[in-house]
Amino acid sequence: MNGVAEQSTWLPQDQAPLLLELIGVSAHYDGVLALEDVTFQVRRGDRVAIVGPNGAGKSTLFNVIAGILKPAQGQVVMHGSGPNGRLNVGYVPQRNRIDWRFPVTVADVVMMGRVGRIGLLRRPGRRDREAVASALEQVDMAHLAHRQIGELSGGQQQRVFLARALAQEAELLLLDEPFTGLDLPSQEALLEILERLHGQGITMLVATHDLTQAAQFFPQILLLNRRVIAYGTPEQVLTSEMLGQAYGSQMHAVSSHAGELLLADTCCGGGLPPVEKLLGTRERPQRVWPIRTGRD
Ligand SMILES: Nc1ncnc2c1ncn2[C@@H]1O[C@H](COP(=O)(O)OP(=O)(O)OP(=O)(O)O)[C@@H](O)[C@H]1O
Repeated sequence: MNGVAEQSTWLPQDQAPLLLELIGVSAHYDGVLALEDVTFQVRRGDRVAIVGPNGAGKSTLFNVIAGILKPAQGQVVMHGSGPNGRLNVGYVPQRNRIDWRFPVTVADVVMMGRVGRIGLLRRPGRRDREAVASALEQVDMAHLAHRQIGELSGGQQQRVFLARALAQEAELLLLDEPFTGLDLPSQEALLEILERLHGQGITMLVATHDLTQAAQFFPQILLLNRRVIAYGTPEQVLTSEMLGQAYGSQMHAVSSHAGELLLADTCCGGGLPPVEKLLGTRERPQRVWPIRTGRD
């Protein structure tokens, strides 16, 4: 995936101001515990992949941060630039949770991002129309502004929702499995856009099932399985011990002689050779062995 900055461009974030803190957050749906005692911090400019098995609570975490679901316990502390530290959060939900038959144009969808600023009953002004046009430019979708949203490809729809978050002037982007169902070129195009936005200082949390992508393009990874299993750099988080805790003992991480990180799914269905064979191979190992952990 060329054109996307390497991890080395990431500067240590420990001096950047805090943007978001979750402190002992638990959340449930009708008695089903989805998050338990979740504590972590996000600093301004962070780019974090949220990984974990199906049902680990990734979407629930986003719902809590976006204020859609109230935590049963714990606190979500925001250090945004709005009144009382309110954080302007742009949420791009999973594509399969959106009704694409809704008869609206691309520009209409992006204008929805402005509702918080213009109010429900007022008409959009010149500044709003400019914000929509600029957001569509940033995701290379200006030429499709007047198309119906349902007529677009999956990758294009994903970009429109990203534009909506940009028009909202979001400080924090929450992207729930944005790469699911996209072909490789569309994934690469989306990664390049995310890279560009990150360069503009936008903080982002991205839920993904693709550990390879997480390790390659995200300086920080939060490994979740209802609780936080690990949070740190890919090297800190993607260890056999942590992966085993999240996914079960069939998922391993091993280091090659060159200190490169390999990941292997030794599960029967994984379609990959066992770790011992990987280590014995004479071929130059990939930096990260490609595995996928869920349905995307
Ligand atoms: N609306 C809901 N009502 C009841 N239970 C729910 C609801 N949404 C999620 N859950 C349950 O909460 C838990 C966490 O679900 P969540 O969707 O947050 O996980 P996830 O990590 O995003 O999963 P996936 O990777 O499959 O998208 C699961 O047990 C799920 O069944």
